[in-house]
Amino acid sequence: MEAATMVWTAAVVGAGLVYWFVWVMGAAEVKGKRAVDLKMGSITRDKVQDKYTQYWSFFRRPKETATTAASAEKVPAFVDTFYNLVTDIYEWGWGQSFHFSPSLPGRSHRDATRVHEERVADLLGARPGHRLLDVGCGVGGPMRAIAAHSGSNVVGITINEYQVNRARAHNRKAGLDSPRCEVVCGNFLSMPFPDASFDGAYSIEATCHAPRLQDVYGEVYRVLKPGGLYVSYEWVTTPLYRAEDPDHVECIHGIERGDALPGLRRQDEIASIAKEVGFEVLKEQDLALPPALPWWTRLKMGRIAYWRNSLVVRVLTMLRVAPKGVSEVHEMLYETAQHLTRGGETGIFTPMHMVLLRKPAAAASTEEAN
Ligand SMILES: C=C(CC[C@@H](C)[C@H]1CC[C@H]2C3=CC[C@H]4[C@H](C)[C@@H](O)CC[C@]4(C)[C@H]3CC[C@]12C)C(C)C
Ligand SMILES: C[S@@+](CC[C@H](N)C(=O)[O-])C[C@H]1O[C@@H](n2cnc3c(N)ncnc32)[C@H](O)[C@@H]1O
Repeated sequence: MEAATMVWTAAVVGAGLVYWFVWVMGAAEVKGKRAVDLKMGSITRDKVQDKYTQYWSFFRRPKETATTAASAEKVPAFVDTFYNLVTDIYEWGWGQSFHFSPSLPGRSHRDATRVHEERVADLLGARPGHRLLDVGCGVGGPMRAIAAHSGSNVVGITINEYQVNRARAHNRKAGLDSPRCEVVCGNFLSMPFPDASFDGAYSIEATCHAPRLQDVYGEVYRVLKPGGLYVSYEWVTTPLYRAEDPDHVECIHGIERGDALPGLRRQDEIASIAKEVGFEVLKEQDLALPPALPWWTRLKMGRIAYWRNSLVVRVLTMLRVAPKGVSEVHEMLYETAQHLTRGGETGIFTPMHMVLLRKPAAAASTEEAN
């Protein structure tokens, strides 16, 4: 073969391989968010690496971030940075719902996710005419599923502006724009809504980001109408967790570090905090316990996918399509996935401790009480 032919053949094969990795294999879970579209939220390209370093030095020692008042105050800002760094990678590799769900035999991940979300609507007894609040709504996967399933209108709040824009775009595309689904940028520790303005509320794997659960539960209590229901899926350690076992401690720290958590709570703390702010506890259940099938298999099954994804991210960074720092973020998520899997397998951690709470029908408004 002539040299020129060889060069051309190599170039065509090389380009084909890049195309295959990036466009075909790169769109991991949900077509629509492609690897080539990986941005880092509202962070400009040149700041990604610095922001990642700042995030890492803040959350490296998670317990300390919750225990000192000064650093607890900074948590929402660092959580915002975290979601700038991970939102596109989550959408690319997981989909539009940023949570786990029990596996369902013979059903897809997408179905299992939807069933877990519709369960929230059913627990709330949501119906047309209801106005629900989604506390920590991400890019709105659960919001759209719940609005479509129940016919109710949903207002979501997230601290991350990039997610607000993504969620609004997805709502429009799904034909579930305002008033069916609305999205507000704000802090769930101090919400921009009047007292008693919602018929029901829910949070899916979001309140774990609050340094004090009392603060977010107190806010949900305030904005709910008397008699209104609130469902939350909480990330907690289970009674199997042993603080004197170094493997358990390392696993839980790994989950906290890689998920922007200011210290996981124990399962038995949730109901008492809910009562402390005035809620009645109607039901409490770890939805991960058998007969539910493991939620963590979805993380485990894709070793080849992880390898492929990290190669795609590295190649895109080399080609300057993705900003510098994305590989580090991806690596952090890979390690987090190992800790989450270990937490699930050992049973020391659950991301779906469900509580169903009610604001008493006779509850006075905050203003009347003062
Ligand atoms: C509730 C929270 C987020 C839960 C999950 C949605 C995410 C937790 C860990 C994430 C992931 C880990 C590995 C990534 C992988 C390396 C990459 O190639 C593709 C995306 C991942 C699978 C990513 C997807 C989302 C998670 C499963 C927390 C933050 C409170
Ligand atoms: C893991 S995501 C879950 C998103 C959504 N519930 C879902 O299941 O797809 C956590 C969400 O909580 C939001 N969040 C965390 N801390 C917040 C705060 N202080 N105020 C508002 N939103 C917050 C994040 O921005 C993110 O949208």
